[in-house]
Amino acid sequence: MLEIISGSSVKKLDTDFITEKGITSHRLMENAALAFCDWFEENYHRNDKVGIFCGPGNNGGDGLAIARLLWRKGYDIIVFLVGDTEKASADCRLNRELLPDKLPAISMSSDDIAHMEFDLNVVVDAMLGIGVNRPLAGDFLNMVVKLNDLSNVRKVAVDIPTGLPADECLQGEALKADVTVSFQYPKFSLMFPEHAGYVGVLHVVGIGIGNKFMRQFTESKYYLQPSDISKRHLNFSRFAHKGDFGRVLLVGGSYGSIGAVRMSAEAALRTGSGLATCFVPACGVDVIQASLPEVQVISSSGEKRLCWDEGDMGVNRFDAVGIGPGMGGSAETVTFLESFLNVYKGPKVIDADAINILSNHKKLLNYLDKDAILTPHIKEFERLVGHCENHKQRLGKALEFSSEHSCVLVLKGAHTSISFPDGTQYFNSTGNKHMATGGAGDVLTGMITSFLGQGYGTKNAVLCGVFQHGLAGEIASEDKKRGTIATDIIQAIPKSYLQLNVD
Ligand SMILES: NC(=O)C1=CN([C@@H]2O[C@H](COP(=O)(O)OP(=O)(O)OC[C@H]3O[C@@H](n4cnc5c(N)ncnc54)[C@H](O)[C@@H]3O)[C@@H](O)[C@H]2O)[C@@H](O)CC1
Ligand SMILES: Nc1ncnc2c1ncn2[C@@H]1O[C@H](COP(=O)(O)OP(=O)(O)O)[C@@H](O)[C@H]1O
Ligand SMILES: [K+]
Repeated sequence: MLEIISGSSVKKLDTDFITEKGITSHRLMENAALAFCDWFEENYHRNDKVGIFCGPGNNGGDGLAIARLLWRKGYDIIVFLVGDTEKASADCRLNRELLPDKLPAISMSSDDIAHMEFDLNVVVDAMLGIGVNRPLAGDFLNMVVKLNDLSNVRKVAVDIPTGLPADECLQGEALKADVTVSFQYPKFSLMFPEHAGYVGVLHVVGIGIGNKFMRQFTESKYYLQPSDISKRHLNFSRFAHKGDFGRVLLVGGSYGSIGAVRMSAEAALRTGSGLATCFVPACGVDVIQASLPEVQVISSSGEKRLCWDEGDMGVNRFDAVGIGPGMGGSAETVTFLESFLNVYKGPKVIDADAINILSNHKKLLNYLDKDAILTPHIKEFERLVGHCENHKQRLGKALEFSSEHSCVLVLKGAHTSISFPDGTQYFNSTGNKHMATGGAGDVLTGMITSFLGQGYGTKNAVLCGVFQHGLAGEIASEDKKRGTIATDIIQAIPKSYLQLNVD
């Protein structure tokens, strides 16, 4: 787990770290530059023409150190100095002095910025980092606009693209990087979908500040890593029987949308559930039985929509429930959901149409508790909490919602966030754009429900479910790219266990 801390805390973190370790700030900058160069060497050839654009702060200092290190390794480097070098930070100055004499370094005047033609394959952006405190203007703005206009040039941002604030939404312009190599932890604003076009692909490289040290600065925001997930998985004995792996119930479907709940059930089975049962309208029974023989089916008395019959329908015999996929929002279904939530007392995942029903019938929110996990995508979330101006506001409201209703709130998308009532918020690091396909969310519902049924606590179930769902998406899309569909993600779940070394 990587701590995500705010930009304003970094200065203190740096000072405390170098004091505790008895090292210089220059050494820490060198660590950052070395980490960047290791990544760079794996991704770029020595015959690439690399332009390193350096500002006057410590981000620029990183850039100058990177230039020196790559030059020594035989890369074709040219340095462009942007901004007022008179105001350079001490470590930036030092790294400027350490530049080899033969390494070309050009101070860019406003005139140069306007007229210079760049002949480069790779731009390394080290103009401004997390110290940015106002919208870009003047030379920085002009340079960023010019670099953004370059085509056929890969742009790699050091720590964060120039102009992007570490914790806020962008105002004005920023460098549009193809790749961002962020030091130690991803900056909070790199999680916002509004910034996708600036961040590009995100890589995080360690610079030697250990987790234990980082924890002193915790702001209860975390970026999930594979090692956090492997240790949250339960081990099952070789005598385990299907009951140990849990009985789960997937509730949903309506005429024309039976596939949704069927996919949740298949995902639950592929995640390891001992027994999976679907609770669907009568029209869905044959469909599911014919296509998924491992699943049992309970038929609702409603032909096309779920309807609640008398009694408790035996739902409390299940270890966990996933409810909502494809269920629609008819009046009978609203009554059904209310009756279900009233009767069923175990852990549950509430998704899709069930969330929309909660949005339209706020009194049902009273059924939420610590065992409830809501999994809205952005639109479903805004139906629930109202319009949000930007993702930062959404993340704030997700925490508020979770705390107010004592439930877990999973806000889906790239870097899915998971908010807990105690104010902690986790960000996912797996998954990719090829998962933006109908039914991918139903798969997630099945996976989290499965972990709940296998006896995982709510927190472990949701963290393992979200992370492993993204991993399965990555595996599925490796050779299918944008041809990936939701059932491919289900097929890839077993391989996600292999990657995590969980049996
Ligand atoms: N622990 C860490 O995270 C480490 C951070 N390092 C680097 O240090 C960077 C932060 O360095 P700094 O705090 O010096 O910040 P920057 O390098 O971002 O530069 C800040 C300077 O730019 C000025 N400035 C801010 N906004 C501006 C704007 N819109 N136009 C023009 N000038 C502007 C500020 O007044 C200040 O002088 C990080 O992004 C990272 O690259 C590394 O060197 C080592 C360790
Ligand atoms: N660009 C993306 N990067 C990472 N994950 C994504 C991306 N787009 C979608 N996903 C994931 O795919 C799933 C889509 O869910 P959802 O929108 O509910 O789809 P559906 O309603 O069709 O099932 C979510 O888990 C989401 O996090
Ligand atoms: K930068």
